[in-house]
Amino acid sequence: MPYSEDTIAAIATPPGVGGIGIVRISGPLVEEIARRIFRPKKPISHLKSHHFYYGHIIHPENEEIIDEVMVVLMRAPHSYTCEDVLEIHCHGSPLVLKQVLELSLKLGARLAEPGEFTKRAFLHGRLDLSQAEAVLNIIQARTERELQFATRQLQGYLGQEIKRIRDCLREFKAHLEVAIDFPEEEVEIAPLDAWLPRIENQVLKPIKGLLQAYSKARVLREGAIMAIVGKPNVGKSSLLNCLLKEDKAIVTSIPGTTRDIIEEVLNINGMPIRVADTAGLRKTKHAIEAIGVERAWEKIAEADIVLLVIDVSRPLGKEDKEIYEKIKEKDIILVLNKSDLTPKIDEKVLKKEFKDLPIVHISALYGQGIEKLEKTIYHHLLGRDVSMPSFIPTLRHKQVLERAIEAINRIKEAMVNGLPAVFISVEVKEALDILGEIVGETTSEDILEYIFSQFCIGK
Ligand SMILES: Nc1nc2c(c(=O)[nH]1)N(C=O)[C@@H](CNc1ccc(C(=O)N[C@@H](CCC(=O)O)C(=O)O)cc1)CN2
Ligand SMILES: Nc1nc2c(ncn2[C@@H]2O[C@H](COP(=O)(O)OP(=O)(O)OP(=O)(O)O)[C@@H](O)[C@H]2O)c(=O)[nH]1
Ligand SMILES: [Mg+2]
Repeated sequence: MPYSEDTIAAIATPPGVGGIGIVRISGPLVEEIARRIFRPKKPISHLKSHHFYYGHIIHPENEEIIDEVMVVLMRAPHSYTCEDVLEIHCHGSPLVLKQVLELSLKLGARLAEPGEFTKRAFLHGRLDLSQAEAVLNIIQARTERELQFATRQLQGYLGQEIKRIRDCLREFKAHLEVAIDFPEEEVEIAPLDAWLPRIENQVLKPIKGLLQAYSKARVLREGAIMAIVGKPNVGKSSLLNCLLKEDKAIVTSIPGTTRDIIEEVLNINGMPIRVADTAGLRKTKHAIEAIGVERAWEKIAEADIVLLVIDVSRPLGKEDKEIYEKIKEKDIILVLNKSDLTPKIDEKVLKKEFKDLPIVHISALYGQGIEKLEKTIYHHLLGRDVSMPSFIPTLRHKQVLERAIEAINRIKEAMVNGLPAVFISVEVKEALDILGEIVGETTSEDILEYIFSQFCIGK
């Protein structure tokens, strides 16, 4: 590892005047630097690891005293970086710290890059990548809650969960390899099936749990995302205007009026909700409308709660059901609009078609039923388990997990279609590698560089 060759140094405390300021040095030259510049008050033969010594930093040539200090040496591998580390605790003067740092540079250390101490801790295996990121999140946390999660992440729970998932995939891969190596033995067919439920329970389920934890945390932090969806002309934009109590979105009797997503923050009993009016969902040849429809689908994917709007003054259409089929995994409230007109839909039919979705009748035109709808939304969001998960992935982890799900779905598909073990094995390797990016085993150099560049110098 090129790392053990370089000795790095940095001021570890914030810039400016303080009570105490610390210079931290890590690498093979540490002991020698300590010997040359630290003069302990009581003579000693050598510095004991993890002991705090009182003394002075002196200039190695003219022996002039630079500062009165305390130092601690932490010998490899029992230190933050797993290398020899020396900390020099000086009086908190920027000038003193600069002089001490320059002394160490003169004696062969080089200036540390941002995050380089933590990067070394990662490269030496003290921390996995998710823990290294936690260190960054601890430093950058703006709220107590963010701090709490970052602290938990530093304990390594996320890494442990990923390890359990990967262990299961590894076991599966080993199993596949047996099947590849001994193709004449037909044993693999039946046992392969037995793996499907294991992949479901031990791989997909925990990954989905992590993704849920992410969205839950986001809801509490930034407010839930609520998408208003349905086929054209059912009154989605009218509903948005009703909820906002202002004429925000254009309403016309022409189907296909809304194209761009219109997003506003709604406040229901103090709960922030990011509500989005979307283009009516239908197949269209119109290029601009088609883009709107595509954006609507993207918003639905992102949404925590969906208001599926249906025009009750018209018979239930095939389109309504098709939309429902596509979004039924989501948390939905069925909004029956235009209830001021003669209804053309039988409630019994609705209950049957839309399983047990909560139903609210409204008239967006006359503002009727809006309070009831707000109450339903509020209780729906509250009623969900809003207790905080014990640990949550970051945005980077979430993106990796989503890619992992795609890979695992390909594994499932390959298995269901009875594809050869060689083929399945390639997909399993892919899933393993993707998940490895969370803990830093398979993370590309670029991403590592990006992550550590966000740190400050000295961390
Ligand atoms: N003064 C100081 N405070 C600090 C740090 C530091 O490096 N120096 N840290 C970071 O910047 C954090 C603490 N992290 C650390 C992690 C490991 C070790 C360490 O020496 N571990 C050894 C010995 C443990 C023991 O005594 O039993 C080991 O695990 O082997 C030190 C600090 C926060 N506070
Ligand atoms: N009678 C009645 N008409 C309504 C009601 N809500 C909306 N409308 C009318 O239905 C038409 C379509 O309303 P919009 O709000 O533009 O419908 P939309 O779903 O946003 O339509 P697109 O953006 O085209 O998908 C307009 O003429 C509205 O005035 C309602 O509750 N009752
Ligand atoms: Mg509209």
